[in-house]
Amino acid sequence: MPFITDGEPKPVGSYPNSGIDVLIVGTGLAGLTAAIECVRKGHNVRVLERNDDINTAGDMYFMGLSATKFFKHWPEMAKEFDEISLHNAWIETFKHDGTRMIPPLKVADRLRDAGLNPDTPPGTFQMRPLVYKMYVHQVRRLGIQIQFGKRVVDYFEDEARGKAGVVTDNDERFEADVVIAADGVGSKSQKLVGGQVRAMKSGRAMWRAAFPIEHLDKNPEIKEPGTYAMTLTRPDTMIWVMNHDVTGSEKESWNHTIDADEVLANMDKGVGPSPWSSKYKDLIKLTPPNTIVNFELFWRNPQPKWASPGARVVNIGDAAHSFLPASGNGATQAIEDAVSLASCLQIGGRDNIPQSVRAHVRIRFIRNACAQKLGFSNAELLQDTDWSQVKLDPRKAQPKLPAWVWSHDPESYAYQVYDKVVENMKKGVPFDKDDSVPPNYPPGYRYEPWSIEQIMGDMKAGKTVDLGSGNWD
Ligand SMILES: Cc1cc2nc3c(=O)[nH]c(=O)nc-3n(C[C@H](O)[C@H](O)[C@H](O)COP(=O)(O)OP(=O)(O)OC[C@H]3O[C@@H](n4cnc5c(N)ncnc54)[C@H](O)[C@@H]3O)c2cc1C
Repeated sequence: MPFITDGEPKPVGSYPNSGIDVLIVGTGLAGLTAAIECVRKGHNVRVLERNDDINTAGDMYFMGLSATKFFKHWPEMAKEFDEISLHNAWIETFKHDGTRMIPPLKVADRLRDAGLNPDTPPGTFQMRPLVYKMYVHQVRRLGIQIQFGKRVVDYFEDEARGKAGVVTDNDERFEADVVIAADGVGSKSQKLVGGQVRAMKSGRAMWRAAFPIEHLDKNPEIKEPGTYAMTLTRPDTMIWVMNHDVTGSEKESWNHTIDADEVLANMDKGVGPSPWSSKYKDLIKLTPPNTIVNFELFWRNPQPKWASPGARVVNIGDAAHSFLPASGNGATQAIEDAVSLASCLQIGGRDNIPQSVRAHVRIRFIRNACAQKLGFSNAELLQDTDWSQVKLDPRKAQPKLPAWVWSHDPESYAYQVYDKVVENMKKGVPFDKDDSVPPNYPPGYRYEPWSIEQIMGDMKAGKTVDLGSGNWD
C-alpha cells in the first residue's frame, strides 16, 4: 500500500507534541488541511482514503481569504499559491445570448472601486487541480502518512477507553484518540454522529469542464479571453461552467462526465435560458471527450450535529455541511473547519479532547449556517439575475462577499474564544444565546433555525431571501 512519506517535517510556528493521535478519513481539502495543521499543532496524524490516489480532478472554485490565512505558517505553500494564482486578471460579464452586460474591468480596479485592498482580495478563483497539487506537495514535505485504498464503512467510539475508530470494507480497524470524518457529502459517520439531513433535488444541475487551452486553436475567435459568461481563461487552461435545469443524466459526482453532443442537444431543446449564443455552442463543441461533468445540485438544510455522543468522532467540511458549488464557500469553510479543529485540540490538550471537539463545533456551526444561507442567496442571484437591473447597476450581478466572511482568521479566533466558549458550555448557556463570545458571523445576528423549503417558499411568493437579523454586508 502506498504511503506519502518522503519529506522532512519542519512546520513553521509548530507546537510541541500534544500526544493526541488523530485519524483523518478523506483527502479532500478538509482532510488534507486537517492533516497539515494537526502536524503543526503537535498531533500524531494518520490519514485514510478510499481511492488509490489523491484525486486532483475538478475545475475551479472560489478560495476565500479566510481559508488562506494559515499559509503564513507554510512558506513553501504560500509561494506555490502565489505562483498558481492569477495576477492582473480582469472580468467582464455576458448574458447567455452573448450580450455584454458589464464591460471588462481589472479585478484590482473592481476591488478598489468596492473600497477593498487589491493586495488582499476577499478571495480568488482557483483551479482545483493546481490547489490540490500544492497540498500534495506540502503533505509530502511533512512526510504525512496517507493510506490509500481504505474505504471506511463504519465509525465507532469507546468512551470508557477514550478511543474512536473506523472499520474499512476489508474489515480492517483503525483507532485513535479522535477521528476526523472528512469523507464528504453522505459521510459514513452519520450512523454514529446522527445529524443526517435529507438531500433535496433542486431541479438544477451544472455542466462544467476544464481542458488545455490548445483545444481552442481550431477557432481563434473563441480563444479571445472573456468571450463567455461563466468562464475562467488561464494561460494554459480553459474552464467553463453553465447552470441548467435537470435533464435526467446528471449525478452528484465530480467524476460523472457526458458528451458534448448531449449538452448541445439539450441547449437546442431549450434547457436553461435561450437562445444561447453560438459562441457558447462553439466552445462546447471544442471541449475534448470525457471532460464535461454533469453535476446535479442538491440542497441540504443546516444541521448542528457534527460530533458523536462521546465527541471522539467529528465531521468537518462537506461531511458536516454541504454548499452549492455556485455559492463560493464550500472549500473555504471546509478549510476553516480543519484549522479551527486542529487549534481547539491543541488548546484543550490530550486530557480534554471531547471538550475541545464540542467547543470547535460550537465555534463553527452558526458561522457555517450563515455562510450556507449567504451562499444560497448568492447562487440564486447568479441563476436568476435580473438583467434589466444589471445594465443600470453592475453590483446587482455581484455576489455578496462581506467582511465577516473573508476577514476571519479561524486559528486566531479559536485561541481568542476557546476559554469563554468552554466556560459557557459548562454553565449550560445554549449555543445560540452565547452573547459574551464575539461573533464570527454577521454582527448583530441572532441564530434561528431556517430551512431551504422556507426560503424557496418565499422566493416562489416573489420575496427576496430573508437573511435574518444583523449586518450581513
Ligand atoms: C474529485 C473532486 C472534484 C471536485 N471538483 C470541484 C470543482 O471543480 N469545483 C467545486 O466547487 N468543488 C469541487 N469539488 C468539491 C469540493 O472540493 C468540496 O465541496 C469542498 O472542497 C469540501 O471538501 P471536503 O474535503 O469536505 O470533501 P471532498 O472534497 O468531497 O473530499 C472527501 C474525500 O473523502 C474521500 N472519501 C469519501 N468517502 C470515503 C470513505 N467511505 N472512506 C474513505 N475515504 C472516503 C473521498 O474520496 C474524498 O477524497 C470536488 C470534489 C472532488 C472529490
